[in-house]
Amino acid sequence: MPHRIVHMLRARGSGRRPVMLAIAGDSAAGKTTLTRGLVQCLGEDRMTAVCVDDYHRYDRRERKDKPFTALHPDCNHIDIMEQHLQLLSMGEPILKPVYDHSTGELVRPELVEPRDFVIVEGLLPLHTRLARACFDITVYLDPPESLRHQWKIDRDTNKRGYAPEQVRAELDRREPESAAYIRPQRRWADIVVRFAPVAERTDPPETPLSAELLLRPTIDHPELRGVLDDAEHRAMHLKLHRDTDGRPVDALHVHGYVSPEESQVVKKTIWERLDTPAELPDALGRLADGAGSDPLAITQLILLYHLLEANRAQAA
Ligand SMILES: Nc1ncnc2c1ncn2[C@@H]1O[C@H](COP(=O)(O)OP(=O)(O)O)[C@@H](O)[C@H]1O
Ligand SMILES: O=C(COP(=O)(O)O)[C@H](O)[C@H](O)COP(=O)(O)O
Repeated sequence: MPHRIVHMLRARGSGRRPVMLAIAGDSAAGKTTLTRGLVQCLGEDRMTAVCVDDYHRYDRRERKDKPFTALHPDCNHIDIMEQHLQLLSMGEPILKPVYDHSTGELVRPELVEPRDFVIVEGLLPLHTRLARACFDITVYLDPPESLRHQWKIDRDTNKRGYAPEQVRAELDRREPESAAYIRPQRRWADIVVRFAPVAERTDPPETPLSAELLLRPTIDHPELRGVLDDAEHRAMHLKLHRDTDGRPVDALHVHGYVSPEESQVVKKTIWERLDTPAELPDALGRLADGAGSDPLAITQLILLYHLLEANRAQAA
């Protein structure tokens, strides 16, 4: 059982090994946005980010003649991804393939040396049991499909040279493979994150999206007393939800509509609990267009909590 061996080696391994965080989700679900802020907060000398879409087996031109899309496991070197995840999780370097999203070509591989923390983001990082065994913390980004489609159309037309109708046609073509291979990974996440407007509100259009974080009991979550909803704190509250398997699960609601001052109290309180000497970093909550989102910043702070805790637990 290779996944058991990976668990065992990582638990017992002598010396330090990186803390491994997976961020899975469909195209334009917000993986890069979430990852970028985390790397900027901890710094590239402490954190390595890897995108597993670099393991595409075919370039864009070759893919045109295939009966499947980039989402299909057969369209990716999943076995090599698994090997590389095992190496990274043991603190070993890899020579990673590189897929260039601007040209659609596979280009010269690059040397990746894991730092204290490794973020692995992409379409299929949680697809196999062996890959999942390599992670300390797993996240699935789950925006409503209508929002994700809009994000993909905006980004791929502005940054990747596609026409809107091409992106829409590609989304349609990918849908069966999203359902078969991408969305099932939600089940394996310790935290499921959904950025979305709050349904029953009519906030002005520039209001940042709120976030809902499903905090599954597969890892220990931070003690949030003191920053949860009460007369003074409207920025976030905990609710009890039913998970997809019917079990009760905590859902943390982070509100995008509260004032920046109210969110700042929450951000500062969580940041101080992380026990880091530096000031609250500006990089938190930064979107691609430079705008800010406090729910994104708070989500990143919760992930930083998990990363630093896992690192501390290893050192102990
Ligand atoms: N939390 C968020 N709030 C608002 N917009 C977001 C958020 N996350 C992502 N986006 C938008 O979605 C687009 C796609 O996000 P990106 O991080 O590139 O996705 P992925 O890496 O999953 O493909 C971004 O260009 C950005 O405009
Ligand atoms: O779905 C994705 C993943 O990237 P992201 O999550 O950043 O969208 C890309 O569309 C494929 O990797 C290849 O796409 P293309 O053929 O467009 O190069």
